[in-house]
Amino acid sequence: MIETRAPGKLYIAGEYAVVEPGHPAILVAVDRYLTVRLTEAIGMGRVHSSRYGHGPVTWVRDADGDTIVVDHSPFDYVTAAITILERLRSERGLDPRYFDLHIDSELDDSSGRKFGLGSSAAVTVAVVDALDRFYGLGLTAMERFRLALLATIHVAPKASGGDLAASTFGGWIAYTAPDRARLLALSDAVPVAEVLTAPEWDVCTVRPLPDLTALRLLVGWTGSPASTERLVDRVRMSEDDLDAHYARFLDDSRTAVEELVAAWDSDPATMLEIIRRCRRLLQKLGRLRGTTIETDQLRTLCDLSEASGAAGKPSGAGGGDCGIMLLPGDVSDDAVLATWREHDILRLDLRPHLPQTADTAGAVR
Ligand SMILES: Nc1ncnc2c1ncn2[C@@H]1O[C@H](COP(=O)(O)OP(=O)(O)O)[C@@H](O)[C@H]1O
Ligand SMILES: C[C@@](O)(CCOP(=O)(O)OP(=O)(O)O)CC(=O)O
Repeated sequence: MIETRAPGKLYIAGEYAVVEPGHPAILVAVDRYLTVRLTEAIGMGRVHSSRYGHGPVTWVRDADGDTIVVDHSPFDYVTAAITILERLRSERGLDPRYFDLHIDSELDDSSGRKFGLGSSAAVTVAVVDALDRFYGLGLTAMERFRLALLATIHVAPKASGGDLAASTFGGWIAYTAPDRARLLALSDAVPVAEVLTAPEWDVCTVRPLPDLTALRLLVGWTGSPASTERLVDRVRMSEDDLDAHYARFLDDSRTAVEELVAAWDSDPATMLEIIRRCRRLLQKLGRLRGTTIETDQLRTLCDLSEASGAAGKPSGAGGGDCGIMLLPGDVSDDAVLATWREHDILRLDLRPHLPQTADTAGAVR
């Protein structure tokens, strides 16, 4: 049996802007995991997950042996990851084999509600990792990340992949996305091995940041998970809509994230000021597009943070899900957590998942 595990993630800054190629965001991988167990099978593949209430998803190969055909269920992150890895396996001339996957996730609560910790990314990263080992492909972390992003954009073409980078590399990272529309077109036209080294990846960067010690991270979950795709659609709209306000948002977000990287762990006061600024940028973006990124509970979380001398902001797409708070040493958790409880904000007890191997810890592009 092969077992792989991928961590969840949180956005610290730069969300929304990061969907535009080359615009930076900061994320952290967190110590809640999704686990995949793979066993060899005969005649068909099965995917077991509590997500699939109706029993396992099953798949077989078509007559040419290279394409997988999924029984009844919609094409999702798992089947997209299997499809791209099977293409690579075939390109390398390796014999096809069947396998069963068992998926267990800590990224939802027991009733299946997601916490916004990146379950789609974690499942994609963990399946790519499992198949890499099963077929002995010997992929690097960067190749696994790129394959996970290629799988993801076949399901969610606008996804930035920041969550995949955090889940693959671990720790705190600064991330910029490639042009996924071009990669999607390319991946349908040329072999996967060729897509993995295409110049389209040049603007995609994953830079590890040191562990954060100068500030503490608290995470509050406000329920009512958002549909990220829907929010991104509303905020990004069409290419024609890249108006002056949006361009300004992108510029301001880039400046803030770059300043945050420069101040990282060495200048906590500046870091707090930048997180507060990032909150306001997201508020402005929400107003501009008529969408609620900062819900009432997220506003409460952020206001309480600022009133106590800390800084808070929505994390990710907002509209619910998680808010983050960064606290300097002189602000106590207890007072803050008591007010969170009064407002039904659930503290998620999370710590950074730090890089485990030299392969995932290095400076990368
Ligand atoms: N345990 C799991 N088993 C199978 N697929 C999963 C699992 N967890 C998440 N997924 C996939 O990820 C999707 C959720 O993605 P999304 O709504 O973006 O949530 P998140 O914010 O947690 O990434 C699900 O619809 C499913 O396709
Ligand atoms: C808006 C975004 O920049 C960040 C969304 O982050 P979330 O953490 O909300 O995402 P999910 O894990 O899918 O719920 C879109 C993106 O980067 O793709």
